[in-house]
Amino acid sequence: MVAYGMIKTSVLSFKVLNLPSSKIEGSRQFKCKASKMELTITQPDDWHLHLRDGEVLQAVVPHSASSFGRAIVMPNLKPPITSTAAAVAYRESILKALPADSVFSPLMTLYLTDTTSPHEIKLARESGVVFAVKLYPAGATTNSQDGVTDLFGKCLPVLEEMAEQNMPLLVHGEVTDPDVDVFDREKVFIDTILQPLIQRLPQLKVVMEHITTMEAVRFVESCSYGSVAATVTPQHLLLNRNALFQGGLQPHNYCLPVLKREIHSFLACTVRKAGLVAAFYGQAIVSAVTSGNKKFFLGTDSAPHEKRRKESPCGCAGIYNAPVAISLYAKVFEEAGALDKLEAFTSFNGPDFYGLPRNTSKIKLTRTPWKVPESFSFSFGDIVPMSAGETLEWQPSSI
Ligand SMILES: NC(=O)N[C@@H](CC(=O)O)C(=O)O
Ligand SMILES: [Zn+2]
Ligand SMILES: [Zn+2]
Repeated sequence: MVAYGMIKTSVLSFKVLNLPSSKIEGSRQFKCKASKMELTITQPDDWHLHLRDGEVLQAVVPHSASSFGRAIVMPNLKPPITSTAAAVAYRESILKALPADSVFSPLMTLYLTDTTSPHEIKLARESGVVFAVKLYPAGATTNSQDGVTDLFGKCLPVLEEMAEQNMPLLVHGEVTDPDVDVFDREKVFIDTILQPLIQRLPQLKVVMEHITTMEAVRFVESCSYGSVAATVTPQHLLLNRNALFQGGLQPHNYCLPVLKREIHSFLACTVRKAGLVAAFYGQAIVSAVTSGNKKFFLGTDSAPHEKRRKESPCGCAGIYNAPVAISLYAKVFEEAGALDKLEAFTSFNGPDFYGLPRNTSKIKLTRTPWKVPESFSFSFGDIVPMSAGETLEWQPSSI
């Protein structure tokens, strides 16, 4: 709670959480049955995950595999995964790195470049292991230097083939123009790239990854179901940009797209809880995901970087949240009084959009306060997770 000092309204929820369960049942904040001490939900999937490779892959994959059934694995390695052959090989190394009893299934992606060919999309589809193609505007984020420099000028034939093959385009939705303020880059991307793209290729399935603004929420809501969807991270639901500067520069809260103003994330929830659903606020991220809208689903964007690379004079972007993600999503839904909508967000909306079967296994979430480690130590160095050192309420376990 202290580290989330910017989330003013959570004080109310925490008071209620400390009451005996009989009181919790009747509480106004928790209108759904899940105000109980325990919840059983279908095994969640992570529709946006960075696993890296080599020793980092070995270190981090158990965290994702213990919470998620499947994950869309991002291709921004060094060098990036630009071919189906590379995606197949990367998948093999992920499977090898899994704990012995794990049934976690990595869903691979290709990294779109100016020179990706339509033929590569056919190969990707035929492989049966590639499920999407990722657009990184060149220079927009970590390892995006080989990304696309001119989507409409260089990639139209490949996008047409993707529409033909029903292969979704996943977008890091930010322009890279240095003249555009870093906080406006998502909004400008929607206006100048996404909107024209879906007009030109309405059959193309698009996922706006890690949305951060009410403009993105409005855009996704305005598109037809099945064509455009969005993933949402725990950090963009729980933190606002004050978290970057609270008590000094906070490199572990730095990710891209950068955290935005309160109004884009949590205030919407406050207003909704107070029963004052203003159209303006009602569009923002917490309201969107907790409303039950099927176009929004779980994508952690868990992005491990070594502690020393985050805490450096030029700290890199990315938040490692795999070990805490499920607990944090549960916290968001609980505080919004919408735990009954959690399962659709974590476990139904993603596979439904991708046309994949929902998981059949279940997990249990128990209200068992647990302390998040300050960091995880590996032979190559430490990785600091999101919410390091904090106590979280919900603990997931498999059944
Ligand atoms: N989100 C981030 O800040 N970083 C991601 C890349 C990305 O998803 O944009 C990474 O790979 O580290
Ligand atoms: Zn991104
Ligand atoms: Zn990412």
